[in-house]
Amino acid sequence: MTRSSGHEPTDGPPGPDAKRRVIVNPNSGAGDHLPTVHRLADHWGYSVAETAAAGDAIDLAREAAADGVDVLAACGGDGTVHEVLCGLVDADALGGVRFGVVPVGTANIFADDIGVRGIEHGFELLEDGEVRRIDLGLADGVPFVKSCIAGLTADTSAATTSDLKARFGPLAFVITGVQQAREFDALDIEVDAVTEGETRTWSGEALCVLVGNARRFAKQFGQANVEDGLFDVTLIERMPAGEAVAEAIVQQLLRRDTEHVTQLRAERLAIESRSSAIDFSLDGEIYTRNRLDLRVRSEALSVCVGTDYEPDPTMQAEKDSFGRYL
Ligand SMILES: Nc1ncnc2c1ncn2[C@@H]1O[C@H](COP(=O)(O)OP(=O)(O)OP(=O)(O)O)[C@@H](O)[C@H]1O
Repeated sequence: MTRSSGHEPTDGPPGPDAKRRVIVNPNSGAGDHLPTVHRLADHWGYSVAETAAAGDAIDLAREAAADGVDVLAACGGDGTVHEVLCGLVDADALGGVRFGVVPVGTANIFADDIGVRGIEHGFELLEDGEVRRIDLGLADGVPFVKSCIAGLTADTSAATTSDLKARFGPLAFVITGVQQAREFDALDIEVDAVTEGETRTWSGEALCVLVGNARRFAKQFGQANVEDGLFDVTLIERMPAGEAVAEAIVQQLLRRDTEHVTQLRAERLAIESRSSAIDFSLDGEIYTRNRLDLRVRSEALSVCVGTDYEPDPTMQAEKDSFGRYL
């Protein structure tokens, strides 16, 4: 499936280099980026591997690892980033690859988090950007960089109004979820969280569980510290809709824990359903499980970042763009 573009480079490094590759989803976003991607790949000396269908980027990443590629970019949206990381983890190749993102998707949340602003910028950073080692979440072995969410569906995100997003940031979709929730939507779960070797257990009916690696969902929302070896976990209990909205607002405005919201940081986490299987969103991809075991692989991913990247942007976080959190 790997294809070199076949064009002669103009200036810059000669050749496509066998060790540098871009995996591109031609259909991401507006679907008009392919000519630009080929031109820049030629310019910087990258081979280009195009996907033809969903799931291909996983195989292409495995193939890149087998070919000994040491600089690999995911060119697409967050779905393509997810697939490329799945392939690299499958091939046990994270250690040998410098990873980068060339954002051309509808949602490019991870690219935003690491300070990559567009196609040209993505290629420039692959060349001379700072390389940081960031944490990777693994959920039953499936990687995620941003978040693992149980209990709120992508529909909730779509239904969240821009007014709510502007007023409440990430909690906007929680509020929408609460408003849409029916009694049987609650998750009957047990959560075991390990922090510094100690296990805390929470059990009961939850509206949602939000596990952030690069995402923070409450207090200082936006990006979480992605180099600390810990997940930021927010657990919201099921409660009557009106009260829940009030809680969320209090949480947001006063920045303190409230009765129905539990927040913790954990290096390991198990979420188990005490009834039917649950839909978990791993960076936006849905996995249905009765139980999910999550752990952080600390500083496992070498990634090219922009100058806007902050490992722990607590202050900057409040200026973050809102609402694209599933
Ligand atoms: N050639 C292809 N044709 C159709 N689907 C593809 C192709 N390549 C990848 N995909 C699928 O498209 C999904 C979305 O891709 P991606 O994240 O790159 O773009 P996007 O425009 O941001 O997408 P989204 O609609 O999810 O926001 C991927 O998860 C992948 O499974």
